[in-house]
Amino acid sequence: MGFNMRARLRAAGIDVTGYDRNPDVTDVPNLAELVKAVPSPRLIWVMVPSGEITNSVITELSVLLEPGDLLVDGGNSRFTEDQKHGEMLAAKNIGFMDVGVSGGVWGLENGYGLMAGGAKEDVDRALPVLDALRPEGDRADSFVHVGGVGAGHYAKMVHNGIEYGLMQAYAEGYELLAKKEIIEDLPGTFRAWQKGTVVRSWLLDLMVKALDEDPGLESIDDYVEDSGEGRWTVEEAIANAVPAPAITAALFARFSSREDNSPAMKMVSALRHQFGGHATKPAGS
Ligand SMILES: NC(=O)c1ccc[n+]([C@@H]2O[C@H](COP(=O)([O-])OP(=O)(O)OC[C@H]3O[C@@H](n4cnc5c(N)ncnc54)[C@H](O)[C@@H]3O)[C@@H](O)[C@H]2O)c1
Ligand SMILES: O=C(O)[C@H](O)[C@@H](O)[C@H](O)[C@H](O)COP(=O)(O)O
Repeated sequence: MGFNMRARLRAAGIDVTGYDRNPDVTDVPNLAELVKAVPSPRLIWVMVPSGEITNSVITELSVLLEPGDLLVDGGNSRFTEDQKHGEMLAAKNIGFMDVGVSGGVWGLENGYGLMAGGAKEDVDRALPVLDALRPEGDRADSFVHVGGVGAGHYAKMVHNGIEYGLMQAYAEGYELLAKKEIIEDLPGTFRAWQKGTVVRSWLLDLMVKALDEDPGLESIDDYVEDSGEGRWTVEEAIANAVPAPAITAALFARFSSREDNSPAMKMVSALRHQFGGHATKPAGS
């Protein structure tokens, strides 16, 4: 993401120096050299894996940066991390913004959807960078200043929760079509939903693309990872008593995808046998 964002910013005429621990893609050998290479007041955009890595990069930068600099966390950090980072930097008169970024590998060409949290003066200062990253057109169609520190990542978390639910619904529709003999043209069905239907969307377009590339999805295992946003969305749903059955089911479906031999389902089968004498399927058959 950071690599592509650097390219998009440079294409817009913005001077960017990038640091990555991977020597093949970095402009400078370490964070100290990055800070030396950028004239103050600096805008530093952090785009690394969330959690411990983001935390250690921001902590190291808090020592290296100077008063008047501005740090943006554009990764998928949990919103609860932002307050801590904002306060640590504010103690040194360094500004902090959290910006949820959406668009994946397509953002380089298409631009990124952006949702910012932080003070208005910091957002105003970052606007040239935000404008270069987002798609062309009306700012309000691809950028929002959601609120104070943490609001950008909260909005991105909910965006990703929705992403889980949408993907799961499309995927279940795919299986329903794939299992039915009367459906003679499955890819054609999705293709024909791309224009005019109620369920047309970019995710649907990507589903058509995935089936073009691999009609039976033969090359892909049925194992799905998650990197936190779905879990945090469900935790927020519980904390605020918001019913979120679709997003929760989508998250749990990913957990199920990782089990070859589910202990819970073995137990359901064992209990049916215990109380009803129902047949169980022998292991390995
Ligand atoms: N991939 C996406 O579609 C997407 C979209 C929006 C947001 N995000 C978020 O953006 C962030 C980056 O995502 P990504 O997909 O580019 O991840 P990635 O793992 O592909 O790339 C992360 C980069 O950070 C570098 N890195 C790791 N530790 C480092 C350190 N300590 N110092 C310097 N560089 C370090 C790695 O070498 C790598 O080049 C994550 O927080 C992710 O959740 C990803
Ligand atoms: O809006 C986006 O561009 C995506 O949501 C992006 O942020 C990324 O692909 C997710 O981090 C995947 O999240 P999971 O690993 O939880 O599916």
